[in-house]
Amino acid sequence: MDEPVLLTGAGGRVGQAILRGIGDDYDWRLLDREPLPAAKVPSGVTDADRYVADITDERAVREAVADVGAVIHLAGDPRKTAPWDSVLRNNIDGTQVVLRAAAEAGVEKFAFASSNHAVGGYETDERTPDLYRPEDEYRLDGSELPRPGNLYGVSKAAGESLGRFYHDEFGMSVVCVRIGNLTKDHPPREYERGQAMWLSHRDCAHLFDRCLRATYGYEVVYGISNNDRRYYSIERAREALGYDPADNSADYTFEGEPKPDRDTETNGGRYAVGADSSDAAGADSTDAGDAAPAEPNFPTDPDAPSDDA
Ligand SMILES: NC(=O)C1=CN([C@@H]2O[C@H](COP(=O)(O)OP(=O)(O)OC[C@H]3O[C@@H](n4cnc5c(N)ncnc54)[C@H](O)[C@@H]3O)[C@@H](O)[C@H]2O)C=CC1
Ligand SMILES: O=C1O[C@H](COP(=O)(O)O)[C@@H](O)[C@H](O)[C@H]1O
Repeated sequence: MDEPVLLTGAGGRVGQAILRGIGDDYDWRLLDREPLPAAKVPSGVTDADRYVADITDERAVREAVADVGAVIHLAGDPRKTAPWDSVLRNNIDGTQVVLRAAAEAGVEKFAFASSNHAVGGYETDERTPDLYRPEDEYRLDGSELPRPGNLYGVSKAAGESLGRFYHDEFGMSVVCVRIGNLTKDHPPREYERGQAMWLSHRDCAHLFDRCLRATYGYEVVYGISNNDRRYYSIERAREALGYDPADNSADYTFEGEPKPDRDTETNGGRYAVGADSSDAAGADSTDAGDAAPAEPNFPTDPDAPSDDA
């Protein structure tokens, strides 16, 4: 990709996982409504390429997307307990503003951070907890209808529909990544569901790298690592994007400790998006996981697992 890539929500957990992995590989424009400290910005990014703006600000977003080749759109309210007024504004209206600006600017590729919660309703009482176990063969593959389990999930399903519309109307390539549960260095601890949908930092960076490099029309894929426990298929991500994840929650104990006999060579060298090195983008070396930012933009999600939110 020769043109710059706009990353919205760049200061958040997913944004930082991407920048730590592939921060040196693209010319970035970073947008977040919170100013980004230098430690969160890859070294090549100038002040002019940093936008402190709300995604509902149409003028600011139009300016940020001008002449970019691709957008990775992450900004929004990530809480599964988020109230309607917040998801309506930040997730639905905000996504519509970013998609429209991108389509009208002729952006080629658009990757949207959808969520497992867009399909949370498939986790019925009959299917759980078996669904979260390695021997269970039930799979969602991205071709099923959305089935949100909360209003946050509704907002992500709306974002997927908006993406479909802007693909059909403008021909923009759109991929919706139903992200599982991103945590750094280890899968969510003592949490079967989280371990079934774990997305490691390096797999996250690699997956969004593939969203920028692959050729596609409109896609809905699952963003999880190559976990033995899983109820999301990653076949479509493999086929459409060339996703080739390195990590597997089965390489860790239920408590989240690396198993001594795990295959540390898994996928070694097959792609170069750097392990979970926390200093690639000058990141805070004390970052012990994906806890919410120190000064969260949204009130803390009371249901979030304590160290893996
Ligand atoms: N972390 C995870 O495991 C998952 C995340 N996602 C989605 O990925 C995206 C990023 O999530 P996280 O990085 O975890 O969240 P986060 O809360 O760590 O980061 C979100 C970033 O977006 C910014 N932001 C929020 N609303 C904004 C607005 N209206 N205008 C401009 N900037 C705004 C915030 O300042 C923050 O830096 C979200 O859309 C979330 O729904 C989906 C599934 C799982
Ligand atoms: O969409 C999201 O999902 C993940 C995982 O969900 P959970 O129900 O297992 O917590 C969540 O951690 C993240 O904050 C959210 O944006």
